[in-house]
Amino acid sequence: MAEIQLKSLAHSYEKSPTGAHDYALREMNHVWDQGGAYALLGPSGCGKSTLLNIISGLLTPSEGEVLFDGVVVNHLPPQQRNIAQVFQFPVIYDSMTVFDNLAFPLRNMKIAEAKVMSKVHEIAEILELHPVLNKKAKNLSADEKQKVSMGRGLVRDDVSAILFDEPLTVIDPQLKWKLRRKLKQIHEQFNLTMIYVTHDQLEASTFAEKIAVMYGGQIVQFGTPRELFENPNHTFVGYFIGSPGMNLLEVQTTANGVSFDGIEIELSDARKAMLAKVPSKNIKVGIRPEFVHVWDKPSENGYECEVQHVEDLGTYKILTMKLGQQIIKARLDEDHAVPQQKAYISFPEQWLKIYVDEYLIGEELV
Ligand SMILES: Nc1ncnc2c1ncn2[C@@H]1O[C@H](COP(=O)(O)OP(=O)(O)OP(=O)(O)O)[C@@H](O)[C@H]1O
Repeated sequence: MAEIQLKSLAHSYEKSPTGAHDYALREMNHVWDQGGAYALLGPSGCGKSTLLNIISGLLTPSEGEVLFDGVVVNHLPPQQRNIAQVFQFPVIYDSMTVFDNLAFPLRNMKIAEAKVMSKVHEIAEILELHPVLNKKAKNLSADEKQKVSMGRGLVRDDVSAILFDEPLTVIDPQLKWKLRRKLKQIHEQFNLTMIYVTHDQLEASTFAEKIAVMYGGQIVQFGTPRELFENPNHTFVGYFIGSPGMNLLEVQTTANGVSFDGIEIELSDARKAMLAKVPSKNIKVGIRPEFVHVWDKPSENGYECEVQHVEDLGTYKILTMKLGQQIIKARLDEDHAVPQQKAYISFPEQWLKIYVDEYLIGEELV
C-alpha cells in the first residue's frame, strides 16, 4: 500500500517541446494518500491516461518525479512498482480457466500452490466468480471478464495501488452500478489506494471520496464531490460538474457590480472593491442552475427572460432562457410553477461565483 506523490511532474510526447501546448501534462504537484479512493475525472484528451501510465510505469515522465511512500520510482519498471492496472478492455488469457487467470500473477511469483488456492478462492468469493471458476475465460460475458481482470490485480498481497482506466466502458449499464458497488466494497475491505479514471461525473462521485478534475493537462481542482459542486475552483469544474453545468456569464465591472449586454448584477461592496483591483478583463460570474431563482410573474429585482425550452426530466425540469444574448439554465423542482413565454429570474449573491482568468476569487468575501 502506498502514498503516491507527483513532484513537479510534467510530460511532453514531443522530443523538444517549445511551449505549454506541447505538453500532455503541465507541471503538477499532487499527493494521493495511502488507502484513499480517488477519481481522476476529465474530458477526452485532457491527459488522464498519460498520468495513469506514468504512475504505473508504462510511461517515463519527461520532467519531474513520481514517489511511492517518499521514494522516487521514476526508474522502476511496472513489474517492480506493485501497481495493478485495470484497463477499459479486460486483459485476460482467453484459453485459460478463470481459476488459472486469477492464479497466474501468484504462480508467476512462485507462490506455494496452497496459498494460491486460498487466495484465488478468497478473491473469487468477493467478486462472485465462484460459479465460473472452471470456465474458459473466452466463454465469459463482458462484465465477468472485467471482474477477472480486476481479480488478477487483487490476488496479490503486495499491491500498492490499483489504477482503473475507464474500467466500466464495455459493461452493460444495468451491471455498471453493481460493479461500482463491488469496487467500493473492495476498497473498504482491502484499504488499497485506488485511482479510478473516468470522464463520467456520476461514476466518479459514486466511487471516490475525492475527485481530481483534469483539464488541459492540469489538475484544476481536487475535492469531494460536494466541494466541486458548491465551490468550483475553475470555470471548467463549474461547467463539467453538475447537470446541467454552471451558467457562466462573461461580464464587465461597473460602479454597482458587473454587467453583460447592458444588464447589471449588483455586488456587495467587498466584492466590488476586490474586482476594482483586478487588472484582467477576463471576468466571469457563475451560478448553478439549481440556485437561479425563477418566477412566472414579474417580480421586484427579477430580470425578464425569454423562455426557450423546457425539458421535463421527471423529478425536475430544466428551463432554458435567454437574458440579453446569454443562455441561462435553471433547474426547477417538480412542484415549481413553469413559466411559459417569459420568466423572471434573479441571482442570489451568496450563490454567485466570480472567476478571473477562469479561477475562482474572493470566496472569503461571501
Ligand atoms: N503516444 C502518444 N503520442 C503522442 N501524443 C499522445 C500520445 N498519447 C496521448 N497523446 C496526446 O496527449 C494528450 C493527452 O492524451 P491522454 O490519452 O492522456 O488523454 P485522456 O484524458 O486519457 O483521453 P481519453 O479519455 O480520450 O483516453 C492528447 O492530446 C493526446 O493526443
